Amino acid sequence: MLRIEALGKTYRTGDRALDGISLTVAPGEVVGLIGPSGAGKSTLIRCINRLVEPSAGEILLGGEAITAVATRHLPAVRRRIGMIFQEYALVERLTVMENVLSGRLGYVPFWRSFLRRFPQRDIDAAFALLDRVGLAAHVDKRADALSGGQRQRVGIARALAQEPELLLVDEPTASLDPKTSQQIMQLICEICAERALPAIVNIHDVALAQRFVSRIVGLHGGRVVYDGTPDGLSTTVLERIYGVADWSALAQPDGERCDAAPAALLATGAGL
Ligand SMILES: Nc1ncnc2c1ncn2[C@@H]1O[C@H](COP(=O)(O)OP(=O)(O)OP(=O)(O)O)[C@@H](O)[C@H]1O
Repeated sequence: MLRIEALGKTYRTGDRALDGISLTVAPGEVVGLIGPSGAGKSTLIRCINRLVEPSAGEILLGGEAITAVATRHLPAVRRRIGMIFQEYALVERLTVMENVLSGRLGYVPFWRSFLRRFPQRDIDAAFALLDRVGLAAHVDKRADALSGGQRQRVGIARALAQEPELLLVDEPTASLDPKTSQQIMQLICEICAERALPAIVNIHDVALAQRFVSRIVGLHGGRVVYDGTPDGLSTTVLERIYGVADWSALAQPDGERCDAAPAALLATGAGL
């Protein structure tokens, strides 16, 4: 369980990126985080893993205030948080299996990782994870020989190898084609349900988020302006999140206003 209470972040430049964010994400729940550029989505994700220090508020993971953890204990906190990235962040010259095992690096003594000697239990678990994400036949391939979708599957397996209590997912499909994007979103949602993992997915594609996640949080100007089901994303709500002009442009790339509710169109999968 993740609980965020009155989280605020003002950068040294004076930019107020987050302003009183309160959210609870239950086990197995996948939250799609949407909002225009500059709304504070990345800052929120970065505050949760303490890559950015919040200016106010509290973040609790499994009941522990991770905002209060001393810097020297941050590696232990980050081990509890699995990250999945837009550009996968794999080590290209290593195999699929080695990339997944790198998710265990925080757990094995340095000499073991240096010699690449992981306990058999970790290797067995990595095989099981690769099987789950559909890569059982590719364990010995180098990462640079994989397609984008396969790379993201490795990224998912590596995050799970950490045995995290929370998944933070940053634009997981931004580099993928529409069909692969759907498969990856489906996989993330299924895995979170199976493992009762809470997750926050920072996602630009509103239609994709609507289609796969059960809850959407919309940010605007560092505040939560929508927190509800995908069905509740009416045109009015989307205009509140993105601003009237920006949402019209997003819904109608040629800039013309559409009278039909764009969200309803998008919910049908049109445009995917
Ligand atoms: N390191 C930083 N220093 C100063 N201001 C920052 C920094 N990072 C972000 N900001 C500001 O904080 C606000 C929120 O930015 P953030 O990157 O969190 O938004 P975002 O919703 O993730 O945007 P995008 O979708 O474009 O990535 C913006 O006004 C941005 O300019």
